[in-house]
Amino acid sequence: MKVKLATIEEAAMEDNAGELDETFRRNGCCLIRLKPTTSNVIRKAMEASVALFRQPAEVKAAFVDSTTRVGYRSVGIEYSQSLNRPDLMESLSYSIKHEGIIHGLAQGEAETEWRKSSRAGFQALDLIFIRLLNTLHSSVSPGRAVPYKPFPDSFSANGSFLQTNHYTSELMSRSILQDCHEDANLVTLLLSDADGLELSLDRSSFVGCSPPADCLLAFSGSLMTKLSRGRYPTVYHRVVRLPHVMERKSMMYFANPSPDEFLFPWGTGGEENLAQIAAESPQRFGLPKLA
Ligand SMILES: O=C(O)CCC(=O)C(=O)O
Ligand SMILES: [Fe+2]
Repeated sequence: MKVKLATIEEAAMEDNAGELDETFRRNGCCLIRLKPTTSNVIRKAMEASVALFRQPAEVKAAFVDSTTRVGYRSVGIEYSQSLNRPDLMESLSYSIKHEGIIHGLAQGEAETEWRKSSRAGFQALDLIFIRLLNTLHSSVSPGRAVPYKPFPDSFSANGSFLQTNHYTSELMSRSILQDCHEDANLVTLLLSDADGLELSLDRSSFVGCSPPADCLLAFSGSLMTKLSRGRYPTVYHRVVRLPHVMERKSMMYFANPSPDEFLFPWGTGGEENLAQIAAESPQRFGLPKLA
């Protein structure tokens, strides 16, 4: 089964604040249709990652920083629930915060192109994220000053990551390639070139959701649920193998606040009783429905 999500135009996010708020309250996510110029910048970043994935294993092995996890990562245990169930994909991660390390890792043409294109993609996605965040914030606190600024002053820039995942037929040895999980960050902006992503919007079943070629999927991570005091539910998701998909690429912008800045919950009303909210609407926190 596939899910039909609201599509908001990148060019008109602010004009559609009400619809954006409503779809995020209901599903914690929406599709954003990109302007062709933005789409080109982002696709270029993805292509540069693909060029690097196609490099020989020894080139990729030299492009690893195991402390920060920027650069290349082979099959791993990012979200899997046990050491015996690694996520079945390779990935490349870029962050502005770790640019110095990435420069240190760069070896040849493919790495240099990847670094350049990733920076441009990172900035384009950061701008969309900040506009999305400010627009959602305007629904919670109408009339309040716009709190978040885009890169380079962005509060998000230090902690955010741009990651490309690559699933190939040799690696896809299980039917579930990435186990069901929540993203711990504020918002994830995701695009992909093949089916496989599934969302669990009701926390009991999964629906396929692949953003169309000119769109990205924007969804709440668990930090967003906290920031919005439970208004926007966390989106649980997984990646599955499908018989017609031999290779799949996806790119995610994991938007994080800067680790050294305070993040204040939106709106007013004093302290929330989180235990009570969780008991009344557990799915908002990704908890199973209570009997
Ligand atoms: O590859 C995808 O489409 C999703 C990957 C994902 O959920 C993640 O890396 O957090
Ligand atoms: Fe994820």
